[in-house]
Amino acid sequence: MTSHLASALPVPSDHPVAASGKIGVLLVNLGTPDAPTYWPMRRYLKEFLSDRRVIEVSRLLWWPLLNGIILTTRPGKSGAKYASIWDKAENASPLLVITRRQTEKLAQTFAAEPRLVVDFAMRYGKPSIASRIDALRAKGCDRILIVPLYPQYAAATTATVCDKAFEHLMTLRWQPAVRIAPQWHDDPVYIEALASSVRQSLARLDFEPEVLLASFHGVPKNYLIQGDPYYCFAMKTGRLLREALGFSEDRFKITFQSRFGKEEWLKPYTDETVEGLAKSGVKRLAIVAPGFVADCLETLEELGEENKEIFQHNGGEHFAYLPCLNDSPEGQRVLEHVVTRELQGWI
Ligand SMILES: C=CC1=C(C)c2cc3[nH]c(cc4nc(cc5[nH]c(cc1n2)c(C)c5CCC(=O)O)C(CCC(=O)O)=C4C)c(C)c3C=C
Ligand SMILES: [Fe+2]
Ligand SMILES: [Fe+2]
Repeated sequence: MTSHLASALPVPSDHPVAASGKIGVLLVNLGTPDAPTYWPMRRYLKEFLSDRRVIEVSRLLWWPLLNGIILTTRPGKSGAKYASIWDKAENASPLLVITRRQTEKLAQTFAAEPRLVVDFAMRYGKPSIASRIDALRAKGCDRILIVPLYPQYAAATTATVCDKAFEHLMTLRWQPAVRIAPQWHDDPVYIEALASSVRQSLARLDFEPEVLLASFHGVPKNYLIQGDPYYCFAMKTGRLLREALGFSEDRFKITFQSRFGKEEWLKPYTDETVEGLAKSGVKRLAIVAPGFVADCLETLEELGEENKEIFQHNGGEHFAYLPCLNDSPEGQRVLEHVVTRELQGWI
């Protein structure tokens, strides 16, 4: 980038040569600890639970609670849960392993477009958003499409990815042009991918569930009252999936999981619904988690282990957790669809 200036300006001979002309696609998921042990868990939880988009409680109240009891007890308890789902072959959490595979497969899909560079980052932990934006810039990406990996927008997830990306962009002299992919909660390609994945998973079971639960991650109810649209997007995804599968409202229920703290969260709660169904005589239950693009602690452990235990403890007999889209052909089709649509005008 120095040659055309050289004749007009006294450009120093050591002026850096900047690569340009490429387009980055940065998939961003939530993040995960480096190991399921105390200190890595504590570092991860501290970063996560210090985010004001996640915990909106006044800092004066929250700081002593977080640094006192929560960061003393939760790393151990959550670490034990992570240990039960840890991918030993890859020595990483499933969320990281799956996000990496999704990224590699997406890069292969776009291999014929040499200007595109596909990468991933995590909002909390590694690889950080800042480090991957820098890596894309170093490879010559002067345009970057950021794809928060959340089909349903929430301030606690999507907005905090954008905040973090722009926080880093604030430090750059030569910023790339940036686009943020919008959520895809009602996109027909996504709904059909979910429906097809559920149909395949159900066909593999040796029982027919009486009820299918669609469990979404919850947020405090107050976030909805304050104007966060997440609840409405999750409900719409759930309804569209039910309609695509042709299930009646009796057989398909939408619930919210992962309550944290004493405050009321979005209802109905997954665990209470599972318990209620088992107690009311339902013997065969399946759960799917349409809001998660990759299996993780919340799906594999909380749904697949804890809720299975709740169901069977209360009289249920057959339980199945149906996997997320992950890096399946259906899941990759959704990512390819979103990225292709959002790159229009750039490629
Ligand atoms: C305490 C507040 C939390 C809010 C609000 C919240 C919203 C939220 N989270 C996800 C997706 C994921 N969360 C995951 C783990 C996780 N979530 C919280 C807390 C809140 N989440 C905590 C403390 C944890 C860590 C585990 C634990 O200690 O319980 C994960 C899994 C990450 C992994 O490594 O596997 C995901 C994914 C969404 C979509 C969401 C709001 C819509
Ligand atoms: Fe969460
Ligand atoms: Fe959880």
